[in-house]
Amino acid sequence: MAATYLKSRFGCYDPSSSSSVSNFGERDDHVGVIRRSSSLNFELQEDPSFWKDHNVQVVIRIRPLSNLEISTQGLNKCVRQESTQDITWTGHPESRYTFDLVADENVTQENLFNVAGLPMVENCMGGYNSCMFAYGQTGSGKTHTMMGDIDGGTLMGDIVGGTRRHSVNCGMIPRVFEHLFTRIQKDKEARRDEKLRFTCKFSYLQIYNEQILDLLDPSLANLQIRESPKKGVYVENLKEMEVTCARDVIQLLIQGKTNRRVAATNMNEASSRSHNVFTCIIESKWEVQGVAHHRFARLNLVDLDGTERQGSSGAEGKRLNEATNINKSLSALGNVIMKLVSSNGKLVHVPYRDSKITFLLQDSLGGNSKTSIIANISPANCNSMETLGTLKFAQRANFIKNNASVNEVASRDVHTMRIQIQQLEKEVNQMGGLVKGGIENQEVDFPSVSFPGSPGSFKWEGLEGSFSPLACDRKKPRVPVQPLLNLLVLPCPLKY
Ligand SMILES: Nc1ncnc2c1ncn2[C@@H]1O[C@H](COP(=O)(O)OP(=O)(O)OP(=O)(O)O)[C@@H](O)[C@H]1O
Repeated sequence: MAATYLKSRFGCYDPSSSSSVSNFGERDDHVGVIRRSSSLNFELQEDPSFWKDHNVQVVIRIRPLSNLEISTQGLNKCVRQESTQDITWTGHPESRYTFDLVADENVTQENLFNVAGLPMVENCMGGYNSCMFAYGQTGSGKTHTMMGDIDGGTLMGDIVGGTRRHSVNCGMIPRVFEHLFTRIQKDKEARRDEKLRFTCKFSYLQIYNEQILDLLDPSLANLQIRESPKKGVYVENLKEMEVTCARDVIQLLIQGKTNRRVAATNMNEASSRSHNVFTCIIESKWEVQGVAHHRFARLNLVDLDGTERQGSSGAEGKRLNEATNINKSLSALGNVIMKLVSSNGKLVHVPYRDSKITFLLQDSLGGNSKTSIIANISPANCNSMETLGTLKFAQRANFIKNNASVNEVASRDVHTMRIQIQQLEKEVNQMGGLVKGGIENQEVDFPSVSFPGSPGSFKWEGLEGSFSPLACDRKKPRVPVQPLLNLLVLPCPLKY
């Protein structure tokens, strides 16, 4: 059954209304649901046009019931899949949700990669910043989805009998890199005349208790996030390793995983509770008719820590502190999403800096990125409330609007200027709305503005300006609109 990818944003509806009857007639009992869903076998199909019209994709992935859950609770489930886009939470009151895709327990890693991972690689190759993050309750399948099995010996990319073989369980991250390097190789061969060349730099970090640790060099702890006009948001001093094939990445993933264990032991922590962020900066350069082109994309792959109710986890002492920090950062993520979807495209202050993970994912949420959110859920009845929480989170995320644009410059001045002018026009239009509203002398929240040096001076997109020191609160990025408007007439460098 093909996914139609309508962003129909129904959200949840009242099951007591006449329209609550599922597409497939009467509601089955739970055992019937299981038989029905496996017999229908909702296979997801890729729709290449999806990313032309959308910048955010929300996918629900239901993991299978575990043997323990089956032996203690039977085959009852708290969700019922209705189609490749619809899912019903079967608690009280029953509620139905619509997403871009719903992947049931029968959906394989390969099938999921084809609909969510592969298009993301294509977006990166096209010069779009891209992000995939896995969200969900502890044990709902985030790591299985993102990393899967990479230790099995049959690393992806191994050649067996003349063809490449994956471990069937290897997840989105290894598959993304295998496809990325295959695509790079193909492009390089097809465009030899243009002297096309690529550079890929890989980094792997962990956010534990609101501290950033470099998993490729664990001696680098408590790294700081910075923001610059040229690089956008980045982690200062984070090790970036050049990678030329999928095997290079796999080796770094294994190295990072080992460092993670060492770090956990050093911190006297058996827990692996942390957010894990894998980033690859992909740059390409080529020449056409004497014009040198430069394209770049940032690919963020994120395995978030699990949402967990403190009451149910039985956490105490240090572990409670850890759980509190995780809950804080995940609720900061929820707040950012809430603010983004309630702002209706207006310029509002979005609290990205309330946690490390939201600061780092600033571009991926509401910014210059094509983003895929995989919300993992458990179908077990004992996880019913956590599953409902994830469905509600995903429903809100479904309304995020990003502004993804191709990161490309051409070295002839006229080309560079054209791209810059397009960017500036967009910003002038935005600011123009404020001027029309007659508020050019008021202050606006402008997160990309920094306040270096003397009072009243500010930097925006690499350009410096000044205004009355009295109008500036250094702690908050608020500046009067007029000086920013004055700066808009000047060209500014591209951010990536
Ligand atoms: N789609 C799936 N198919 C088969 N097994 C799965 C699937 N999803 C999860 N599992 C299994 O369920 C268990 C928990 O999954 P996983 O460790 O990925 O959860 P998690 O959400 O990353 O948990 P945590 O937040 O604690 O890291 C693992 O044994 C995993 O192999």
